[in-house]
Order: sequence, then structure tokens, then C-alpha cells
Amino acid sequence: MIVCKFGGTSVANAEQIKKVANIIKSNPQRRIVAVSAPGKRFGDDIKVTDLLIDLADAVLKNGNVHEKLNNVVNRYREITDELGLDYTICEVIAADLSERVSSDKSKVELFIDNIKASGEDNNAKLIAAYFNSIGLKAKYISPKDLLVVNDLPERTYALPEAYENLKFLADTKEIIVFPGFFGYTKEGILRTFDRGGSDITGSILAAAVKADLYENFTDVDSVFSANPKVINQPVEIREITYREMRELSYAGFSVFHDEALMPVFKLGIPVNIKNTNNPTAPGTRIVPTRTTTPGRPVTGISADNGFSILYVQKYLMNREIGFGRKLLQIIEEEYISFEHTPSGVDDISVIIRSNQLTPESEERIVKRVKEELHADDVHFNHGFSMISIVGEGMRNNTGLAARACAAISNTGANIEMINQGSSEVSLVFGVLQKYENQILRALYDEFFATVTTC
Ligand SMILES: Nc1ncnc2c1ncn2[C@@H]1O[C@H](COP(=O)(O)OP(=O)(O)O)[C@@H](O)[C@H]1O
Ligand SMILES: N[C@@H](CC(=O)OP(=O)(O)O)C(=O)O
Repeated sequence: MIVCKFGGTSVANAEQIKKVANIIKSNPQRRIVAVSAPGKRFGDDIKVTDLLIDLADAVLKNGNVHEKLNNVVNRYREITDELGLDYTICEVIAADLSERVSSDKSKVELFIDNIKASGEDNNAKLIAAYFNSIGLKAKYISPKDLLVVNDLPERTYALPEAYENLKFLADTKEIIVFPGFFGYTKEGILRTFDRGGSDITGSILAAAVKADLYENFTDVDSVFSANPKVINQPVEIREITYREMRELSYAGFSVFHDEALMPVFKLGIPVNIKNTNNPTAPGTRIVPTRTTTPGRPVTGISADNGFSILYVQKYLMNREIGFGRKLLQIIEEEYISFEHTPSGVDDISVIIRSNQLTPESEERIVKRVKEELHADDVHFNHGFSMISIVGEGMRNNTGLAARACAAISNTGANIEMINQGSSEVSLVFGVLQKYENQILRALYDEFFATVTTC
């Protein structure tokens, strides 16, 4: 059995949804379909999820709710019209949205989640209706009481019982159309995953039914060795290990959500990233171990921005028992996670995603580190990018860091931080955000200039 996930670009309009139906029809193994909300139809289009966030914002600020609600309904109206479906489905969608708009607002985050999730939920209903209209027996299934997730305040993740609850989907006769991006707590409260989280739903479904394959359909022929929006025609990756993909999607490879790997990884279910617009192309396979030996150490280079660095310096820090633990505890008590902690003899830096910080939390952290840990210097710096060079073949390769450093220094940029994890499959450079694309190009030229596919 194959579980498929179709991303926003694959279900952005009627033409794309017809392609989805053809893909499902072309292989009877494709039994379960997770769908996103309609995404971008062209470069500067707006995703339905973003329209919904805008709508939620307008509701909370007493803005122009009517117009924003119509913007969303019109997207579905256009699709319904072009697919030749009965308009009543649009009335159902409009009524559903109005109900969500007037729902409880006491917990703002949950209110926004409820509005946001309607994008996937209503699209799944619409796509199931379309499948049935063309004779493809399909059934919409709600995540309610099945895809059970944790409560606030932690980020949303599926609880172990979700897998047990969803197991029965393996035995249904119809094609299952399941909305991506959200689940419900045990108390029946809707919570969304991170942005891009429909990938996670697809992976949970694949693990629950012990699928033979998880196909993730998007708008590119493969995962590329670098972001195709920055590098012109980057090398295509045919096969990549879970570990490499995890490292790359953690910081920049937005084509597959990093949290989506865990459910399938645990069961060794392979993932195939494929193109809805070119479904016969082989795509990229994410596998536990490679079947072919790549001819080079580096598989991909990713870059992501929006990082801050907390710098802490104290003379004789290395002799002080518990310094690191106490520092990280202060950060934990602000409910903030960290990415890396490179250190010297008398100093330590903590790399944090900037969107977790506020001026108030920064001030509290600096004050506590000064007062409780008696640090000599404590301050935050902002505006950093993390650039990761990743490859299983890097483990036994000497001179790679030297080549990367030389390529970066040729751009004139300073390396603010270097981190090599103990697994040695990645090398992370912290640099000023303004140099990100320049450095990505320099590193790409250094490691891939003469390669065509891997
Ligand atoms: N290394 C990469 N390989 C392939 N695509 C990438 C890479 N890095 C970024 N992308 C971008 O990811 C996009 C697909 O992801 P996304 O926009 O989430 O699609 P979907 O709508 O299918 O969920 C591609 O169009 C591409 O621009
Ligand atoms: N629609 C949600 C979830 C998602 O996964 O979307 P996409 O498949 O378009 O990346 C978002 O925009 O975040």
C-alpha cells in the first residue's frame, strides 16, 4: 500500500486536482491521500493558509472579516466551478468558515489554529467529492478522535495512540482523503502542526498503516543538492538517507518538513519525493541506507536564516561544574529551545531561532545569566544564517572543512561559528544573513561544480 501526500502546489486549482486524480487512478496501490490547502498557483499568489491567517487576524482585530472570508471561499468556488462540482459544497465551506470565525477566542493560538486548519479540512472534503464525481470511490476522513495530539503549550505532535487509531485505514475499500496539517487533543481541541505540516500527517498515516511507501508529491522533479531558487539547475538527488535529509530539511530544504521523517524512519518506510506535474520522473528516494555509493562526500548544502546568538563569557568557565546546565535551564525556563552550543575555554554561544525571542525574554535571560552565573559578558546578536554541508560520505573525508572555509573566506564573509556534530555527517557554519546566498553559491561551486546527478 502507498500513502500519498499532495502539497499546496499540487492542489492549488482544478487543473492540479485533476492531475492528482490521474496519479491516484494510475496505481491501485495508492489508497490513502493526505492533502494540503490550496497553495500558490503562480509566483506571487497567496496560499489559502495565508489567507486564513489574515482572516483570523482580521477577526481578532475587528477588521474587514467579510472581504477576507470571501477571498477564501472564492478560491474554493473557482475550483468547484472548474471541476464541475455541485455548488452546495461551497455553501458548506462558507458555513463551516463562519462557524469557525465565531468560535471561542479565549485562547488566541487555538482560535487561529482552528481557522488555519479549515484550509486542509475543506479541501479534503472537496477533493473526496471530486474523486467520487469521476467514479473514483473515495471517503473524506476527519482527524477527530483518530489523529490525537498533545496539549498546549508544547509544539504539536502526534501521541502514540494516534497510530493505533489510524491503523484501520489500511482495510477500507474506498480511497481515503485525509486533511493534512492538524489533529485533535484528547479533549477534542484542534491543533495544527508547524507550517508545512501536511508532510507530517502523511508520514503519520504511512506509519499507522505500515505502508510500503510514502509518496510526497510536490512541484519539483526531485530534491536538489541546493535550493533551486538560489542555485541555477542544481544537481538532482536520486537517493538520500533519512539522516542526510533530516540535517538538510532542518535548515532550509523546505521541500520536506524535518519532523515528517520520524514516523516513517522508525519503521524504515521509504519516502519518494515526486512531481505532480511530471509523475513519471523517478523523484528522490529517502531511504535508511543507500543502495548506490555516491561518488562524492557531500550530498547537499542547505541555508536558513532567522537565527540569534546568545554569547556568554566568563573567566575559568571550563572549571565551573554545572555552568552549561544552569545556562540552558535559564533558557528552558523561558520556554525556548536551542539549536547549537559551540564553546571555547571561557565562552559559550547558544544559537536560537530568533522567532522564539522577544525583547522582554532577551532582557530577562541576559539579566539572569549576569546575576545568577556571574558572567563577565552576556549579550545577544541577531541576523544570522546557518549553512549546513551534509553527506554520509563526509565522515571519513579529510580536508573538507578546510575546503569549505576557504570557499567562504573567498566571499569576504566572516565565519561566526562552526559546528561539526559527532555523527560527522554535517558541518554547520554560522554567518551573517546578508552573505547567505553568496556563500551558498561559493560552497556549491566548490563541491558540485562538475557533478550532474547523485
Ligand atoms: N533543495 C531543494 N530541493 C527541492 N526543492 C527545494 C529545495 N529547497 C527549497 N525547495 C523548494 O521547495 C518547494 C516545494 O516545497 P513546498 O513549497 O512546501 O511545496 P508543496 O506545495 O508541494 O508542499 C520547491 O518548489 C522548491 O522551490
Ligand atoms: N497549508 C499548510 C500546511 C502545508 O503542509 O502546506 P504545503 O503542503 O503547501 O507546504 C501551510 O501552508 O503551512
